[in-house]
Amino acid sequence: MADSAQAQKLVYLVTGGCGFLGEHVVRMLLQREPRLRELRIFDLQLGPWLEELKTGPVQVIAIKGDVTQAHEVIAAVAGAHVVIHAAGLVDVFGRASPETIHKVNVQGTQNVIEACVQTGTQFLVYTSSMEVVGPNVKGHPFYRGNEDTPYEAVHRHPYPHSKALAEQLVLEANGRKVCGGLPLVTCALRPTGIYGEGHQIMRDIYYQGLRLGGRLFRAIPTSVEHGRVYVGNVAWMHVLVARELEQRAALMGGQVYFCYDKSPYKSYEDFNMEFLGPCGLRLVGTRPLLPYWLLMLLAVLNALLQWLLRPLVLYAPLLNPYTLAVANTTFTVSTNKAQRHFGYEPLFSWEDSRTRTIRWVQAMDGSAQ
Ligand SMILES: NC(=O)C1=CN([C@@H]2O[C@H](COP(=O)(O)OP(=O)(O)OC[C@H]3O[C@@H](n4cnc5c(N)ncnc54)[C@H](O)[C@@H]3O)[C@@H](O)[C@H]2O)C=CC1
Ligand SMILES: C[C@H](CCCC(C)(C)O)[C@H]1CC[C@H]2[C@@H]3[C@H](O)CC4=CC(=O)CC[C@]4(C)[C@H]3CC[C@]12C
Repeated sequence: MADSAQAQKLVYLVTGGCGFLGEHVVRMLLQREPRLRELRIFDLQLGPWLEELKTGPVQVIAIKGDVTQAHEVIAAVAGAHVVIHAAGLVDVFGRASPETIHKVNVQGTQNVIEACVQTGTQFLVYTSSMEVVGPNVKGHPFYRGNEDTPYEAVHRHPYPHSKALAEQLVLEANGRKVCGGLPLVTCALRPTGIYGEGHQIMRDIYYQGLRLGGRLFRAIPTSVEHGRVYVGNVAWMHVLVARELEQRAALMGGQVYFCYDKSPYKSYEDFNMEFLGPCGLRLVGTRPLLPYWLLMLLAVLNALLQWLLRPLVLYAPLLNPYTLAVANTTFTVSTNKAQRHFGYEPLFSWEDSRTRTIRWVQAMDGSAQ
Protein backbone atom coordinates (compact mmCIF):
# COMPACT_ATOMS: atom_id res chain seq x y z
CA MET A 1 0.00 0.00 0.00
CA ALA A 2 2.93 2.31 0.64
CA ASP A 3 4.45 2.85 -2.84
CA SER A 4 3.89 6.12 -4.64
CA ALA A 5 2.01 4.41 -7.49
CA GLN A 6 -0.74 4.00 -4.95
CA ALA A 7 -0.80 7.62 -3.80
CA GLN A 8 -4.42 8.67 -3.35
CA LYS A 9 -5.63 5.27 -4.47
CA LEU A 10 -7.01 3.73 -1.33
CA VAL A 11 -10.64 3.15 -0.46
CA TYR A 12 -11.49 2.91 3.23
CA LEU A 13 -14.76 1.98 4.87
CA VAL A 14 -15.55 3.02 8.45
CA THR A 15 -18.58 1.33 9.97
CA GLY A 16 -20.15 3.28 12.83
CA GLY A 17 -18.47 6.32 11.28
CA CYS A 18 -21.05 8.71 12.71
CA GLY A 19 -20.63 7.62 16.33
CA PHE A 20 -18.50 9.23 19.02
CA LEU A 21 -15.30 7.39 18.08
CA GLY A 22 -16.25 6.89 14.43
CA GLU A 23 -16.45 10.63 13.73
CA HIS A 24 -12.95 11.11 15.16
CA VAL A 25 -11.64 8.20 13.05
CA VAL A 26 -13.23 9.68 9.93
CA ARG A 27 -11.77 13.15 10.56
CA MET A 28 -8.37 11.70 11.45
CA LEU A 29 -8.27 9.65 8.24
CA LEU A 30 -9.03 12.73 6.18
CA GLN A 31 -6.27 14.67 7.94
CA ARG A 32 -3.61 11.99 8.23
CA GLU A 33 -4.01 9.40 5.48
CA PRO A 34 -2.65 11.02 2.32
CA ARG A 35 -3.18 7.87 0.22
CA LEU A 36 -6.92 8.02 0.66
CA ARG A 37 -9.00 8.37 -2.50
CA GLU A 38 -12.41 7.42 -1.20
CA LEU A 39 -13.82 7.24 2.31
CA ARG A 40 -17.08 5.40 2.89
CA ILE A 41 -18.92 6.07 6.10
CA PHE A 42 -21.47 3.43 6.99
CA ASP A 43 -23.89 3.98 9.84
CA LEU A 44 -27.48 3.46 10.91
CA GLN A 45 -27.79 7.21 11.37
CA LEU A 46 -25.87 9.70 9.27
CA GLY A 47 -24.74 12.97 10.88
CA PRO A 48 -25.30 16.36 9.17
CA TRP A 49 -21.58 17.18 9.70
CA LEU A 50 -20.75 14.74 6.90
CA GLU A 51 -21.84 17.33 4.34
CA GLU A 52 -18.90 19.63 5.08
CA LEU A 53 -16.48 16.77 4.37
CA LYS A 54 -17.77 16.24 0.85
CA THR A 55 -16.04 19.31 -0.55
CA GLY A 56 -12.46 18.09 0.09
CA PRO A 57 -10.09 16.20 -2.22
CA VAL A 58 -11.14 12.78 -0.90
CA GLN A 59 -14.42 11.40 -2.14
CA VAL A 60 -16.58 10.99 0.96
CA ILE A 61 -19.52 8.65 0.57
CA ALA A 62 -22.13 8.40 3.31
CA ILE A 63 -23.97 5.09 3.41
CA LYS A 64 -27.01 4.68 5.61
CA GLY A 65 -26.99 1.02 6.49
CA ASP A 66 -27.29 -1.66 9.10
CA VAL A 67 -24.46 -4.09 9.89
CA THR A 68 -27.01 -6.77 10.70
CA GLN A 69 -28.12 -6.74 7.06
CA ALA A 70 -25.54 -8.84 5.22
CA HIS A 71 -26.43 -7.53 1.75
CA GLU A 72 -26.02 -3.91 2.85
CA VAL A 73 -22.61 -4.70 4.33
CA ILE A 74 -21.45 -6.52 1.20
CA ALA A 75 -22.46 -3.58 -0.99
CA ALA A 76 -20.55 -1.17 1.26
CA VAL A 77 -17.42 -3.31 1.53
CA ALA A 78 -17.11 -4.19 -2.17
CA GLY A 79 -14.01 -2.49 -3.58
CA ALA A 80 -12.68 -1.22 -0.23
CA HIS A 81 -9.03 -1.88 0.61
CA VAL A 82 -9.44 -1.47 4.36
CA VAL A 83 -12.43 -1.81 6.68
CA ILE A 84 -12.42 -0.19 10.11
CA HIS A 85 -15.32 -1.80 11.93
CA ALA A 86 -16.28 0.53 14.77
CA ALA A 87 -20.06 0.12 14.60
CA GLY A 88 -21.48 -1.38 17.72
CA LEU A 89 -24.27 -1.20 20.22
CA VAL A 90 -22.64 0.29 23.31
CA ASP A 91 -25.18 -0.40 26.01
CA VAL A 92 -24.47 -1.17 29.63
CA PHE A 93 -27.62 0.56 30.87
CA GLY A 94 -30.26 -1.94 29.76
CA ARG A 95 -31.61 0.18 26.92
CA ALA A 96 -31.44 -2.61 24.34
CA SER A 97 -32.26 -6.29 24.77
CA PRO A 98 -29.43 -8.84 25.03
CA GLU A 99 -30.63 -10.28 21.71
CA THR A 100 -30.29 -6.94 19.95
CA ILE A 101 -26.84 -6.36 21.43
CA HIS A 102 -25.77 -9.80 20.22
CA LYS A 103 -27.26 -9.25 16.78
CA VAL A 104 -25.48 -5.93 16.20
CA ASN A 105 -22.16 -6.68 17.86
CA VAL A 106 -21.68 -10.35 16.99
CA GLN A 107 -23.79 -11.04 13.89
CA GLY A 108 -22.88 -7.58 12.55
CA THR A 109 -19.19 -8.37 12.92
CA GLN A 110 -19.65 -11.77 11.29
CA ASN A 111 -21.34 -10.01 8.37
CA VAL A 112 -18.38 -7.63 8.03
CA ILE A 113 -15.92 -10.56 8.00
CA GLU A 114 -17.95 -12.49 5.40
CA ALA A 115 -18.26 -9.35 3.28
CA CYS A 116 -14.47 -8.96 3.29
CA VAL A 117 -14.04 -12.60 2.28
CA GLN A 118 -16.65 -12.43 -0.47
CA THR A 119 -15.54 -9.15 -1.99
CA GLY A 120 -11.76 -9.60 -1.66
CA THR A 121 -11.11 -6.93 0.96
CA GLN A 122 -7.91 -7.89 2.71
CA PHE A 123 -7.53 -5.64 5.75
CA LEU A 124 -9.92 -5.47 8.69
CA VAL A 125 -9.44 -3.44 11.88
CA TYR A 126 -11.94 -4.15 14.63
CA THR A 127 -12.76 -1.76 17.48
CA SER A 128 -12.95 -4.11 20.41
CA SER A 129 -12.92 -2.98 24.05
CA MET A 130 -11.07 -3.41 27.33
CA GLU A 131 -14.36 -4.99 28.40
CA VAL A 132 -13.47 -8.22 26.56
CA VAL A 133 -10.92 -8.71 29.33
CA GLY A 134 -12.65 -7.14 32.30
CA PRO A 135 -13.40 -6.07 34.93
CA ASN A 136 -14.77 -9.53 35.63
CA VAL A 137 -17.83 -10.34 37.73
CA LYS A 138 -15.60 -11.22 40.67
CA GLY A 139 -14.25 -7.68 40.87
CA HIS A 140 -10.62 -8.75 40.43
CA PRO A 141 -8.38 -5.74 39.87
CA PHE A 142 -6.45 -5.48 36.61
CA TYR A 143 -3.62 -3.20 37.66
CA ARG A 144 -1.32 -1.74 34.97
CA GLY A 145 -1.85 -4.88 32.92
CA ASN A 146 -0.82 -5.50 29.31
CA GLU A 147 -2.07 -7.70 26.48
CA ASP A 148 -0.35 -10.74 28.00
CA THR A 149 -1.36 -10.26 31.62
CA PRO A 150 -3.28 -13.32 32.84
CA TYR A 151 -6.78 -12.41 33.98
CA GLU A 152 -9.90 -14.45 34.54
CA ALA A 153 -12.29 -12.98 31.97
CA VAL A 154 -15.85 -13.92 32.98
CA HIS A 155 -18.69 -12.20 31.15
CA ARG A 156 -22.27 -12.21 32.34
CA HIS A 157 -23.35 -8.87 30.90
CA PRO A 158 -24.50 -8.90 27.24
CA TYR A 159 -22.25 -6.02 26.12
CA PRO A 160 -18.82 -7.38 27.16
CA HIS A 161 -19.96 -10.88 26.22
CA SER A 162 -20.84 -9.70 22.72
CA LYS A 163 -17.58 -7.75 22.33
CA ALA A 164 -15.57 -10.80 23.42
CA LEU A 165 -17.36 -13.06 20.92
CA ALA A 166 -16.97 -10.53 18.13
CA GLU A 167 -13.28 -10.02 18.85
CA GLN A 168 -12.76 -13.78 18.76
CA LEU A 169 -14.48 -13.98 15.36
CA VAL A 170 -12.23 -11.23 14.00
CA LEU A 171 -9.04 -12.82 15.29
CA GLU A 172 -10.02 -16.28 14.05
CA ALA A 173 -10.72 -14.83 10.61
CA ASN A 174 -7.10 -13.72 10.27
CA GLY A 175 -5.52 -15.73 7.46
CA ARG A 176 -8.78 -16.77 5.77
CA LYS A 177 -8.56 -16.58 2.01
CA VAL A 178 -10.54 -13.70 0.55
CA CYS A 179 -11.96 -13.69 -2.99
CA GLY A 180 -8.88 -13.67 -5.26
CA GLY A 181 -6.91 -15.93 -2.95
CA LEU A 182 -5.07 -13.45 -0.73
CA PRO A 183 -5.17 -13.84 3.06
CA LEU A 184 -7.41 -11.69 5.23
CA VAL A 185 -5.36 -9.70 7.76
CA THR A 186 -7.22 -8.68 10.90
CA CYS A 187 -6.50 -7.16 14.24
CA ALA A 188 -8.43 -5.78 17.20
CA LEU A 189 -7.98 -2.57 19.18
CA ARG A 190 -9.13 -2.54 22.78
CA PRO A 191 -9.78 0.98 24.05
CA THR A 192 -10.20 1.52 27.76
CA GLY A 193 -12.89 4.07 28.70
CA ILE A 194 -12.76 6.65 25.91
CA TYR A 195 -13.23 10.35 26.69
CA GLY A 196 -13.15 13.55 24.68
CA GLU A 197 -15.30 15.74 22.47
CA GLY A 198 -18.66 14.10 21.85
CA HIS A 199 -18.64 11.72 24.82
CA GLN A 200 -22.29 11.16 25.68
CA ILE A 201 -21.75 9.86 29.24
CA MET A 202 -19.60 12.87 30.10
CA ARG A 203 -22.39 15.09 28.73
CA ASP A 204 -24.98 13.24 30.86
CA ILE A 205 -22.83 13.54 34.00
CA TYR A 206 -22.23 17.26 33.34
CA TYR A 207 -25.95 17.96 33.04
CA GLN A 208 -26.65 15.82 36.10
CA GLY A 209 -24.16 17.98 38.04
CA LEU A 210 -25.82 21.18 36.81
CA ARG A 211 -29.22 19.88 37.90
CA LEU A 212 -27.75 19.16 41.34
CA GLY A 213 -26.65 22.78 41.74
CA GLY A 214 -23.12 22.32 40.40
CA ARG A 215 -22.35 19.32 42.62
CA LEU A 216 -21.60 15.67 42.07
CA PHE A 217 -21.46 13.27 44.98
CA ARG A 218 -18.53 10.89 45.30
CA ALA A 219 -19.58 7.25 45.05
CA ILE A 220 -16.28 5.54 44.20
CA PRO A 221 -13.15 5.47 46.42
CA THR A 222 -10.24 7.51 45.02
CA SER A 223 -8.07 4.39 45.22
CA VAL A 224 -10.02 2.60 42.45
CA GLU A 225 -8.18 3.43 39.24
CA HIS A 226 -9.91 3.36 35.91
CA GLY A 227 -8.19 3.25 32.51
CA ARG A 228 -9.10 6.15 30.24
CA VAL A 229 -7.85 7.15 26.81
CA TYR A 230 -8.43 10.25 24.70
CA VAL A 231 -10.64 9.75 21.65
CA GLY A 232 -8.15 11.48 19.33
CA ASN A 233 -5.46 9.01 20.31
CA VAL A 234 -7.81 6.05 19.86
CA ALA A 235 -8.66 7.38 16.38
CA TRP A 236 -4.95 7.84 15.61
CA MET A 237 -4.25 4.24 16.61
CA HIS A 238 -6.94 3.08 14.19
CA VAL A 239 -5.40 5.12 11.37
CA LEU A 240 -1.91 3.79 12.10
CA VAL A 241 -3.01 0.17 12.37
CA ALA A 242 -4.94 0.42 9.11
CA ARG A 243 -1.87 1.94 7.44
CA GLU A 244 0.65 -0.60 8.74
CA LEU A 245 -1.40 -3.76 8.49
CA GLU A 246 -0.21 -4.67 4.97
CA GLN A 247 3.51 -4.07 5.50
CA ARG A 248 3.52 -5.81 8.88
CA ALA A 249 0.87 -8.45 8.27
CA ALA A 250 2.95 -11.28 9.72
CA LEU A 251 3.55 -9.39 12.94
CA MET A 252 0.20 -7.63 13.39
CA GLY A 253 -2.27 -10.09 11.87
CA GLY A 254 -4.46 -11.72 14.51
CA GLN A 255 -3.13 -9.47 17.27
CA VAL A 256 -4.90 -7.42 19.94
CA TYR A 257 -3.72 -4.01 21.14
CA PHE A 258 -4.91 -2.02 24.11
CA CYS A 259 -5.46 1.65 23.26
CA TYR A 260 -3.47 3.81 25.64
CA ASP A 261 -1.95 7.22 26.04
CA LYS A 262 -0.57 9.42 28.81
CA SER A 263 -3.91 10.10 30.52
CA PRO A 264 -3.39 9.77 34.29
CA TYR A 265 -4.61 6.80 36.31
CA LYS A 266 -7.46 7.99 38.49
CA SER A 267 -10.87 6.91 39.68
CA TYR A 268 -13.66 7.36 37.13
CA GLU A 269 -15.08 10.29 39.05
CA ASP A 270 -11.78 12.02 39.80
CA PHE A 271 -10.81 11.70 36.18
CA ASN A 272 -14.06 13.28 35.01
CA MET A 273 -13.43 16.16 37.39
CA GLU A 274 -10.30 17.03 35.37
CA PHE A 275 -12.79 18.43 32.85
CA LEU A 276 -15.93 19.09 34.83
CA GLY A 277 -14.05 20.93 37.60
CA PRO A 278 -12.83 23.73 35.32
CA CYS A 279 -16.42 23.95 34.02
CA GLY A 280 -17.77 24.80 37.45
CA LEU A 281 -18.72 21.42 38.96
CA ARG A 282 -17.56 20.24 42.36
CA LEU A 283 -17.16 16.63 43.57
CA VAL A 284 -18.46 16.51 47.11
CA GLY A 285 -16.66 14.24 49.59
CA THR A 286 -13.13 12.93 49.87
CA ARG A 287 -14.60 9.47 50.46
CA PRO A 288 -17.79 7.86 49.09
CA LEU A 289 -20.78 9.44 50.78
CA LEU A 290 -22.69 6.13 50.84
CA PRO A 291 -21.28 2.72 51.80
CA TYR A 292 -20.85 0.29 48.92
CA TRP A 293 -23.61 -2.06 50.12
CA LEU A 294 -26.11 0.81 50.08
CA LEU A 295 -25.03 1.90 46.60
CA MET A 296 -25.40 -1.69 45.42
CA LEU A 297 -28.86 -1.81 46.96
CA LEU A 298 -29.81 1.35 45.07
CA ALA A 299 -28.31 -0.13 41.90
CA VAL A 300 -30.37 -3.29 42.33
CA LEU A 301 -33.48 -1.18 42.97
CA ASN A 302 -32.78 0.69 39.74
CA ALA A 303 -32.54 -2.61 37.90
CA LEU A 304 -35.82 -3.74 39.44
CA LEU A 305 -37.52 -0.47 38.53
CA GLN A 306 -36.22 -0.78 34.99
CA TRP A 307 -37.77 -4.21 34.73
CA LEU A 308 -41.10 -3.13 36.26
CA LEU A 309 -41.41 0.00 34.14
CA ARG A 310 -40.26 -1.57 30.88
CA PRO A 311 -43.79 -2.07 29.50
CA LEU A 312 -44.51 1.63 30.08
CA VAL A 313 -41.30 3.58 29.79
CA LEU A 314 -37.55 3.07 29.37
CA TYR A 315 -35.88 3.75 32.72
CA ALA A 316 -32.10 3.51 32.23
CA PRO A 317 -30.13 5.44 34.87
CA LEU A 318 -26.32 5.47 34.99
CA LEU A 319 -26.33 3.48 38.22
CA ASN A 320 -27.03 -0.24 37.92
CA PRO A 321 -25.27 -3.27 39.38
CA TYR A 322 -23.05 -3.66 36.34
CA THR A 323 -21.92 -0.02 35.98
CA LEU A 324 -21.31 0.17 39.73
CA ALA A 325 -19.17 -2.96 39.63
CA VAL A 326 -17.17 -1.69 36.64
CA ALA A 327 -16.67 1.77 38.15
CA ASN A 328 -15.69 0.19 41.47
CA THR A 329 -13.02 -2.18 40.09
CA THR A 330 -9.50 -1.09 39.23
CA PHE A 331 -8.78 -1.65 35.56
CA THR A 332 -5.70 0.09 34.14
CA VAL A 333 -3.35 -0.80 31.34
CA SER A 334 0.35 -0.21 30.97
CA THR A 335 1.77 -1.48 27.70
CA ASN A 336 3.93 -0.50 24.75
CA LYS A 337 2.82 -3.21 22.35
CA ALA A 338 1.35 -0.73 19.86
CA GLN A 339 4.58 1.24 19.91
CA ARG A 340 6.66 -1.89 19.34
CA HIS A 341 4.46 -3.36 16.60
CA PHE A 342 3.52 -0.32 14.54
CA GLY A 343 5.30 2.69 15.97
CA TYR A 344 2.32 4.20 17.81
CA GLU A 345 2.96 7.27 19.91
CA PRO A 346 0.02 9.29 21.22
CA LEU A 347 -0.72 12.21 18.90
CA PHE A 348 -2.25 14.27 21.70
CA SER A 349 -0.48 14.90 24.99
CA TRP A 350 -2.47 14.66 28.21
CA GLU A 351 -2.50 18.47 28.47
CA ASP A 352 -3.83 18.79 24.93
CA SER A 353 -6.45 16.06 25.45
CA ARG A 354 -7.57 17.74 28.65
CA THR A 355 -7.77 21.21 27.11
CA ARG A 356 -9.74 19.98 24.12
CA THR A 357 -12.19 18.12 26.32
CA ILE A 358 -12.64 21.08 28.67
CA ARG A 359 -13.31 23.39 25.71
CA TRP A 360 -15.94 20.97 24.46
CA VAL A 361 -17.69 20.79 27.85
CA GLN A 362 -17.54 24.59 28.16
CA ALA A 363 -19.20 24.94 24.77
CA MET A 364 -22.18 22.84 25.90
CA ASP A 365 -25.42 24.62 26.34
CA GLY A 366 -25.89 24.81 30.12
CA SER A 367 -29.61 25.38 29.71
CA ALA A 368 -30.15 22.21 27.67
CA GLN A 369 -30.26 19.97 30.73
N1 LIG B 1 -17.15 4.58 24.37
C1 LIG B 1 -16.21 3.85 24.94
O1 LIG B 1 -15.71 4.17 26.04
C2 LIG B 1 -15.70 2.62 24.25
C3 LIG B 1 -16.20 2.17 23.04
N2 LIG B 1 -15.68 1.03 22.45
C4 LIG B 1 -16.15 0.54 21.16
O2 LIG B 1 -15.95 1.56 20.20
C5 LIG B 1 -16.94 1.47 19.19
C6 LIG B 1 -17.57 2.84 19.01
O3 LIG B 1 -18.17 3.20 20.24
P1 LIG B 1 -18.71 4.66 20.53
O4 LIG B 1 -18.26 5.56 19.47
O5 LIG B 1 -18.44 4.96 21.93
O6 LIG B 1 -20.28 4.38 20.41
P2 LIG B 1 -21.39 5.17 19.59
O7 LIG B 1 -22.68 4.61 20.00
O8 LIG B 1 -21.18 6.63 19.72
O9 LIG B 1 -21.04 4.75 18.11
C7 LIG B 1 -21.45 3.55 17.55
C8 LIG B 1 -21.97 3.83 16.16
O10 LIG B 1 -22.38 2.59 15.59
C9 LIG B 1 -23.60 2.82 14.94
N3 LIG B 1 -24.39 1.60 14.89
C10 LIG B 1 -25.02 0.98 15.91
N4 LIG B 1 -25.69 -0.07 15.47
C11 LIG B 1 -25.46 -0.14 14.14
C12 LIG B 1 -25.91 -1.01 13.11
N5 LIG B 1 -26.73 -2.02 13.36
N6 LIG B 1 -25.48 -0.78 11.86
C13 LIG B 1 -24.67 0.26 11.57
N7 LIG B 1 -24.24 1.13 12.49
C14 LIG B 1 -24.63 0.92 13.76
C15 LIG B 1 -24.33 3.87 15.76
O11 LIG B 1 -25.34 4.52 14.99
C16 LIG B 1 -23.19 4.77 16.16
O12 LIG B 1 -23.02 5.83 15.25
C17 LIG B 1 -17.92 0.40 19.63
O13 LIG B 1 -17.67 -0.76 18.90
C18 LIG B 1 -17.62 0.20 21.09
O14 LIG B 1 -17.89 -1.11 21.49
C19 LIG B 1 -14.67 0.35 23.04
C20 LIG B 1 -14.15 0.75 24.24
C21 LIG B 1 -14.62 1.90 24.95
C1 LIG C 1 -21.53 4.88 33.99
C2 LIG C 1 -20.34 4.44 34.80
C3 LIG C 1 -20.02 5.51 35.84
C4 LIG C 1 -21.14 5.74 36.80
C5 LIG C 1 -20.73 5.31 38.19
C6 LIG C 1 -21.76 5.65 39.27
C7 LIG C 1 -23.07 5.03 38.96
C8 LIG C 1 -21.26 5.14 40.58
O1 LIG C 1 -21.91 7.04 39.34
C9 LIG C 1 -19.09 4.21 33.95
C10 LIG C 1 -17.93 3.71 34.80
C11 LIG C 1 -17.04 2.88 33.87
C12 LIG C 1 -17.65 3.04 32.52
C13 LIG C 1 -17.37 1.97 31.46
C14 LIG C 1 -15.89 1.78 31.22
O2 LIG C 1 -15.29 3.00 30.86
C15 LIG C 1 -15.61 0.75 30.17
C16 LIG C 1 -16.46 0.80 28.96
C17 LIG C 1 -15.98 0.27 27.81
C18 LIG C 1 -16.77 0.13 26.67
O3 LIG C 1 -16.41 -0.55 25.72
C19 LIG C 1 -18.09 0.76 26.61
C20 LIG C 1 -18.36 1.73 27.73
C21 LIG C 1 -17.86 1.24 29.08
C22 LIG C 1 -18.66 -0.01 29.44
C23 LIG C 1 -18.05 2.36 30.13
C24 LIG C 1 -19.55 2.63 30.37
C25 LIG C 1 -19.81 3.61 31.51
C26 LIG C 1 -19.14 3.18 32.81
C27 LIG C 1 -19.76 1.89 33.30
